[in-house]
Amino acid sequence: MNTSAIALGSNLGDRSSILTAAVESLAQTPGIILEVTSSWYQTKAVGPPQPDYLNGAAILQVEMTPQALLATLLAIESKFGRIRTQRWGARSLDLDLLLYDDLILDTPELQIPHPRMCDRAFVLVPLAEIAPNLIEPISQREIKELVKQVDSSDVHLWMGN
Ligand SMILES: Nc1ncnc2c1ncn2[C@@H]1O[C@H](COP(=O)(O)OP(=O)(O)OP(=O)(O)O)[C@@H](O)[C@H]1O
Ligand SMILES: Nc1nc2c(c(=O)[nH]1)N=C(CO)CN2
Repeated sequence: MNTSAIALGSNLGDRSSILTAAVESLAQTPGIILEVTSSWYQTKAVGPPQPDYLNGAAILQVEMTPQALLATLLAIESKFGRIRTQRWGARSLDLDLLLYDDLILDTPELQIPHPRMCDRAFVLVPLAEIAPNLIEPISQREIKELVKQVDSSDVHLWMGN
């Protein structure tokens, strides 16, 4: 068994239903045990102007390679990621592979840890909620320490609507 952390995001369509459906799909995938899911957080979009995101994180126990896990994430993204809008950059589902045990991997198709995770409050705040003691293997620092380094003022616990 390997421990993996993933990030979830949606800023288009029925965001919370899409994130919940993605989590259910993960939990039903052979070789994946869903250990814990974070709350959802409403976050201001980083990058080009677009609607606010709902973001979250999950910890998985997986019996598959990192490449197979990425393929699973991409398949779930395309299953729920088909809602379109004129607005550039918006997406109904984005799944990122953040961590896979203490693996460091840098290949064209897959980088682990996710290369931008340490800069992103919308990743670190949900991850710190569920796995504060997990270690990011490049910095060798705990998530609860990394989250203190980023500006979390645009990340708010989402209460539903
Ligand atoms: N750790 C990773 N998690 C998810 N995708 C990855 C990872 N490393 C490399 N990739 C590649 O990146 C592609 C995802 O690109 P995508 O358009 O979703 O990026 P993005 O979500 O817009 O930006 P970002 O990667 O900054 O979150 C995937 O097809 C995959 O091949
Ligand atoms: N707040 C927020 N901003 C983003 C996000 C995201 O998930 N949340 N994802 C992006 C592309 O991966 C770009 N910008």
